[in-house]
Amino acid sequence: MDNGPSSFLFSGISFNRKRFASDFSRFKVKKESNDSIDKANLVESKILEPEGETVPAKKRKRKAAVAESVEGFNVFKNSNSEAVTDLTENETFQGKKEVYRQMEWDALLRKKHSIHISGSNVPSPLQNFAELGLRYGCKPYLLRNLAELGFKEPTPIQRQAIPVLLSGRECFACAPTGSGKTLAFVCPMLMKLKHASKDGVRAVIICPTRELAAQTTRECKKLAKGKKFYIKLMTKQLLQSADFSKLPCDVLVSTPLRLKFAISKRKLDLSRVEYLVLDESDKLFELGLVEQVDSVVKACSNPSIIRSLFSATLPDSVEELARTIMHDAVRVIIGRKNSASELVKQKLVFTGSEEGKLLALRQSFAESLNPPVLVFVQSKERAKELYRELAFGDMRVGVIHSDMSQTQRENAVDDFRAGKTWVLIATDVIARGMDFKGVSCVINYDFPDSAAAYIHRIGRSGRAGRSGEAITLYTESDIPFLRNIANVMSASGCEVPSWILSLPKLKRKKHRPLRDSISTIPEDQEE
Ligand SMILES: Nc1ncnc2c1ncn2[C@@H]1O[C@H](COP(=O)(O)OP(=O)(O)OP(=O)(O)O)[C@@H](O)[C@H]1O
Repeated sequence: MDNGPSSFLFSGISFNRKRFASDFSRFKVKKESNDSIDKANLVESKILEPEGETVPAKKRKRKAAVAESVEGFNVFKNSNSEAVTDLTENETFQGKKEVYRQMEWDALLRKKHSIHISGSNVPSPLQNFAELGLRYGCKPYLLRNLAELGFKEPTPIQRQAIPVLLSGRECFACAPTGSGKTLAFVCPMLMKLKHASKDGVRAVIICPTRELAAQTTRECKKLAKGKKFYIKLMTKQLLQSADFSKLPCDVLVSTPLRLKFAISKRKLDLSRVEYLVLDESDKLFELGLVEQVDSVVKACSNPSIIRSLFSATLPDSVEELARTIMHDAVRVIIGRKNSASELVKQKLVFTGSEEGKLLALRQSFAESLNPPVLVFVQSKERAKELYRELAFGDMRVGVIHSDMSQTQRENAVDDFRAGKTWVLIATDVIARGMDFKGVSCVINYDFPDSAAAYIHRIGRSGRAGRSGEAITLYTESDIPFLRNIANVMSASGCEVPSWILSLPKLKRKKHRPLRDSISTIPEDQEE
């Protein structure tokens, strides 16, 4: 009779060895192959994978359990080791049971947090931040910083992506907006770097916009507080004046264009980079950026580099591309792939014409304005026009678009963060990644040009567990494109009129029509 501690799934069941002798003998494997553990893991990943998202069989052939090299982590330890050869039958059986029990726990934890994984030997998700110390030897400074920042529990993406990256695996991850992806890649990066070094650039984070790069640099510094890491943002000034051959830099955060320029014109050497993150990876893989990203990826030539891709939207085409450059990667999806945050209440409002939009906006601000509010338009020209229409009287309005200087852009973001402006009119330049605390409402003045753009824009609200609201104005010309957005809305639990869902499917995904000017000010009165 087995009196060992039983998992709660099997509680109440005792094991009669005599009766099940033949079954038991199957466990008497002298030389247990990694394969058996691999298979068990695959079964688990399969159960938890969303349908139709399986990994091709050839991708599953993996080297020995990578997790073995991780301090304090022994669930997938290679059983060919001497210790195991010397084990008695009972001990081997107990060991097996232990592995399966751990797998059960992992599966339950993943289910609880809607974590879907693909890949072999995926490390157990974190139960809490304390495990970072117990399982991975995380230094006290980092645990202290997490606590000081008020992070009590890891978010779902942090629970799974952190152990994956710590176990030396590459990772592509898709998790909702505002769900803590930044910490999910910065925390393991700081743990891997261990301490500051003057040995060239050791980690690179690529972000699609300067604003996001600046924000990510700040987040890195907050997490590294108390430790003398060299964390640098690739500013224009650094790009022009730094001696890259002598630059001590543990973590370099940059947009792709600046990095490419530094590599080709300023002899920036990235051959020692151990850790590369492509944040908002689907954006980085879009035409216009992908060539620059490609040259950075090539310059990061260290064969043992760990690369990771993060975004709230991960189209299949990007996954395909990612698979061609990544080795033995683990795929982590939180909730449903490419879905909007469920914390945002979403609404569609028909305004008939362009003029109707301005009336609707003015009226809604006059009735109730609950700052901070973000208003998205489709171009810099329209951002300027709307700003001219709204920036008068008591309304504290700001604007941000790519025609503004770097300082003007920084000021616009800072003023909005500080509450000096209540309404920020913006193009998609700040639609991704920007973390403004407590944005109560996002207004899509102009209909977003794709479902992905919609997900990112409305994701500036409803972050870190807070609720938010998103209102999307639409005119006659937007109706053919409503269905794309309506699908996203209904997938995240919002009500959508059935006529919209039955609109014909459109092949063309991008929608950026020519719109009538917003301006109501006669041209001769404009400055
Ligand atoms: N474990 C945690 N507990 C509480 N808050 C957290 C935790 N981790 C991160 N946050 C906070 O959640 C907010 C959103 O995090 P972050 O900006 O990393 O989201 P994201 O997933 O990258 O979003 P996006 O897809 O829009 O870029 C931040 O204010 C961050 O400080």
